[in-house]
Parts: sequence; C-alpha cells; structure tokens
Amino acid sequence: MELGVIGLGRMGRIVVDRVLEAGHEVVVFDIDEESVADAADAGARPASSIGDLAEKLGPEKRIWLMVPAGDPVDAALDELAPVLDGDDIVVDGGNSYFEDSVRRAESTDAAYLDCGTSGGPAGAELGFSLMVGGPQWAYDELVPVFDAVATGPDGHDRMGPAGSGHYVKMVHNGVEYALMQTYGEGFELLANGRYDLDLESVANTWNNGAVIRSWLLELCEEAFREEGNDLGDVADRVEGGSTGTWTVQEALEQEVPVPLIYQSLAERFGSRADDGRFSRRLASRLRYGFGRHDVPRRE
Ligand SMILES: NC(=O)C1=CN([C@@H]2O[C@H](COP(=O)(O)OP(=O)(O)OC[C@H]3O[C@@H](n4cnc5c(N)ncnc54)[C@H](O)[C@@H]3O)[C@@H](O)[C@H]2O)C=CC1
Ligand SMILES: O=C(CO)[C@H](O)[C@H](O)COP(=O)(O)O
Repeated sequence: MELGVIGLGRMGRIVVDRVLEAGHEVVVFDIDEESVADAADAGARPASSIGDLAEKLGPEKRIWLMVPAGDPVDAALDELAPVLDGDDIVVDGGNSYFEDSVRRAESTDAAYLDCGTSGGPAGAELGFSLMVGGPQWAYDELVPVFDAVATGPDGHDRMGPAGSGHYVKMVHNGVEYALMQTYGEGFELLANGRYDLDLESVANTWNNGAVIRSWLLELCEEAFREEGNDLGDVADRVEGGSTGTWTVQEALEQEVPVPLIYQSLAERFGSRADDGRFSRRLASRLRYGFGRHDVPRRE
C-alpha cells in the first residue's frame, strides 16, 4: 500500500517509520522542510506541497494527517479538497475534537476516519493504540496500515461511526488526567509523610505485582530516577488541558458525574498560579515521559 503522511512531528514521524518498516510506500509532507528531508533520508518519498503529495499518490489516495488539532487539520483538508473523491480515504490521527471530526466527515468527499492515537512518542517501539471512527469499508481497507502503526492487530479497532474514534480518545485523555493526578497525590503524601522514602524504589516495588502497577507508574519510576527523589527543578505547572476540558464539557452535557476527571483538570488550571505543588510537578514530568512535551523548569 502507498500512504501519504502530512505532519512529521513527534507522532507523524513514528507513523512514517512504522509504515515503512512494514514494507509499504510512504509519501510525506510537512511545512517544515527539514522534517521532510529527514523522512526522505529514512526512505519516504518527499513532497513539496500537499498538492504534490496528492499527485504522487495517484488515483486512490490514502492519507494520514498528523498535524496539531484545529486549524491545521482544516487547512490541510481545504488543500486536499479539489483532488479527493469517494474512493479516497483520509485519516486524522491527531487529538481533534470529535464534533469537528463529524463536521469534517460530512464535508469531505473522501471517506474520513477519525483516529484517536495513544502511546505518545515513547510508544514508538511498541506501537500505538488506535481508536478509529468512520466507514467500515475504509477501516477495513486501511487495516494493513493500522496493523503497522498500532502494536499489531489487537492495537486498533473501529469504535463506530464518524466521531466515535476521537470521542473515545477524548475520554481516554480524561482518564489519563485523573490517573496522573492520583499518582501525584500518593507520591506527594509519601514525599511529605513520616518516613524518609526512596520514591523510585517505591514505584519500582509497586510496579512489580502491585494492584496499581501501570505504564504511568513506570513513568513515575523513570521520573524519580532521572530527576531525583524531589523531582529536582521540575516546575509546579502542568500545561495542556484541551482534551480534558472537552471530556468534562461532554460529561456535563450527558449528566454523567466525573468528579475525579474534573478535579484533575482543575488542578492543572490551579497549577498555573505557580504555588509549588509536588503532584503537579510530577504530572508535568510524566507528560514528558509519554509525550515528550516540554517540562517547564524552575528558575
Ligand atoms: N505527542 C503526543 O503525546 C500525542 C500527540 N497526539 C496528537 O497528534 C497530533 C500531532 O502531535 P505531535 O506530533 O506531538 O505534534 P508536533 O508539534 O510534534 O508535530 C506537528 C507537525 O505538524 C506540522 N504541521 C503543522 N501544520 C501543518 C500543515 N498545515 N501542513 C503540514 N504540516 C503541518 C508541524 O510542522 C509539525 O512537524 C496532535 O493532534 C496531537 O494532539 C496524539 C497522541 C499523543
Ligand atoms: O493525547 C496525548 C496522550 O494520550 C497527548 O500527549 C496529549 O497532548 C495529552 O493531553 P494534554 O496535552 O492535555 O496533557
């Protein structure tokens, strides 16, 4: 299969490498010329514009968008619109708002797959977890690509119609916020409690057989190992927040109580007052662990 990939940042580049590794052809474009040149060095065919990428793909186009959510997705779709028809397939693998994905699916001539992607840049070696929404035929057609990008055949599935992939990913991120918050609170109590504890050792011990073992807890262990028991100069400030805000808004609309997810989001907003909370500094460091997001550092 031949896949066009638009957006070659932390995530898009992993999509390219994994699809190439599985033996498929990849045509790439990014507004950053250096990223295109790097991907070409790795074996992809470079394109000089979105139009050029579409031309290189030939009549049945399979295109994966991995650009930041919001305007860049609409901008890419606007440029693709003149060359897309009903035999083509566009995947949006970013963290788009699900209602935007429903709108885009309705207004795009191609079959549109909204694909929630979890695993972050740290998941490059293992592969991602992919939550896909959209037409069944388009999902079936792209199974070889999803097999390559995900951990394997079990690492992806079709959730339902348009929007459902990004809806499931939105809720996933709400859960992610709450898990990070609860690990942060537990370690904050241990750090300020009555014993002088080695937190890396605690995390390591918990990760070996404890009920609360998890990948996020492994990333806690990594954070203590790399930053020190007191998290060194990691600042008390957690960025991000859009997907968690959507989760809470949707929960309010559906009248489903999600107090832990809301509280985790509120803690992030509260962190921007810079009052030195340990739990938030750990959450910030964990975002680097799985997402390679920048860690704000103390002066
Ligand atoms: N980093 C993470 O942990 C995860 C990120 N995502 C989502 O994946 C998407 C991409 O994220 P990252 O790779 O982390 O972002 P990134 O900022 O590392 O990469 C985005 C790339 O898109 C390119 N770009 C921007 N506008 C463009 C346009 N109009 N045409 C072509 N290229 C354009 C940029 O030059 C950049 O190379 C986002 O929606 C993000 O929320 C999803 C899961 C995990
Ligand atoms: O989707 C992700 C992980 O699953 C991304 O890392 C996302 O950026 C996390 O959300 P936030 O930036 O709000 O912390």
